[in-house]
Amino acid sequence: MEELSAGSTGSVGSAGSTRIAGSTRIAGSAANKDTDTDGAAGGSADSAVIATRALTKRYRGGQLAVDGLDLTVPAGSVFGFLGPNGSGKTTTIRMLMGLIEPTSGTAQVLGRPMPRAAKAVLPQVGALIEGPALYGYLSGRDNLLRYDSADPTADPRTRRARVAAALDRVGLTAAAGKKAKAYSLGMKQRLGLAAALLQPRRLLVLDEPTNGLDPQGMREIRALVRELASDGTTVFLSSHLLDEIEQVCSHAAVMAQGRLIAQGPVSELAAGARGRLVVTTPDAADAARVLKEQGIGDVVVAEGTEGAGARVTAEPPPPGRDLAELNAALVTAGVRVRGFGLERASLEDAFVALTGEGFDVAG
Ligand SMILES: Nc1ncnc2c1ncn2[C@@H]1O[C@H](COP(=O)(O)OP(=O)(O)OP(=O)(O)O)[C@@H](O)[C@H]1O
Repeated sequence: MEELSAGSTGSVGSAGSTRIAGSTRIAGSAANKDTDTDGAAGGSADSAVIATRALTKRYRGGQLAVDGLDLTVPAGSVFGFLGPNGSGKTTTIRMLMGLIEPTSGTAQVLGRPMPRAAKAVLPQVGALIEGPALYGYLSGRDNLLRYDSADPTADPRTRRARVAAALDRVGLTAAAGKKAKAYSLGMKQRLGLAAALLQPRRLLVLDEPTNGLDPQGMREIRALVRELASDGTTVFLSSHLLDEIEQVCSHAAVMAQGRLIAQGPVSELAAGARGRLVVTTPDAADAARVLKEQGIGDVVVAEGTEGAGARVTAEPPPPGRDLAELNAALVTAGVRVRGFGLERASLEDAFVALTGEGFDVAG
């Protein structure tokens, strides 16, 4: 049989490259985010949908891929799992989904231990890991019918309606009759999401869902994720794209070299980093000189800006230093100041501040 995979990361380890987990109907509403009746995850993680303690994975070759991870994903959040390539995101997701055993530490998903409770937990979780496995010679609709019929708990009498609803949810109704091999990468991702959404889910786990997509495909998947989250489903999404996390997520965890660097609401993570002082002026070189004379650090004339709109950025002045005085010093020196102020820190600033390293923001 011909099998297509939209993923670009390929297969690593024994777990195979692709899982679309979850197949049984669950009682109750996915939007019921305040009560976790599945049992407590312990401590402050009571309402957590995912909670790990000292979770560690060392591969057989000796590679320490995940190192003592304490992760808490609140119910109802869109949780961004952020880190550069090789930082341990996929390994963590594989442990959460019960695909590989941790070396040490524990992982709870929906209040139950993984991988021990995988049978009970996975039906409530929709997962899209490294791209969906699709049959290229089947239409999008037939791919979904096939997935649904593999679910022993799915009522065959309502199958067509369920598939139609899932196709509609991801905007593939018009393309439902097309063969999957003729789908764009973005359409394949959406079909994979539709498969994960055939049943109501309490949690969606998406590993790099926009990887390899063009900007339009990225926008579509991000809009879909927001929409799913607005229904109350908790979404756990890994990404190496900072702007993606800022655009889509309410919460984030930042990984680097297998370790958790920070986690919390995105707004708080970004606020932890100091913003930048920004001066907009046609006299960039003079402005940079004056700022340096005033003792301001890390003065940079922003690349790609010139003429009247040139931007000079710098570290914010130390507390107690009056911004108005600094502005006055620029004006007194003859710099034509068109804009002056502090710019809010981005998640990228936070990452750089936390790790002392730059972040690959390509894409
Ligand atoms: N099956 C394996 N055997 C040995 N080492 C592995 C295996 N899978 C991953 N690794 C290593 O573990 C580390 C973490 O990899 P992982 O795939 O979890 O990172 P990631 O953050 O998901 O990266 P990417 O975005 O590139 O997928 C890397 O150094 C990787 O080379």
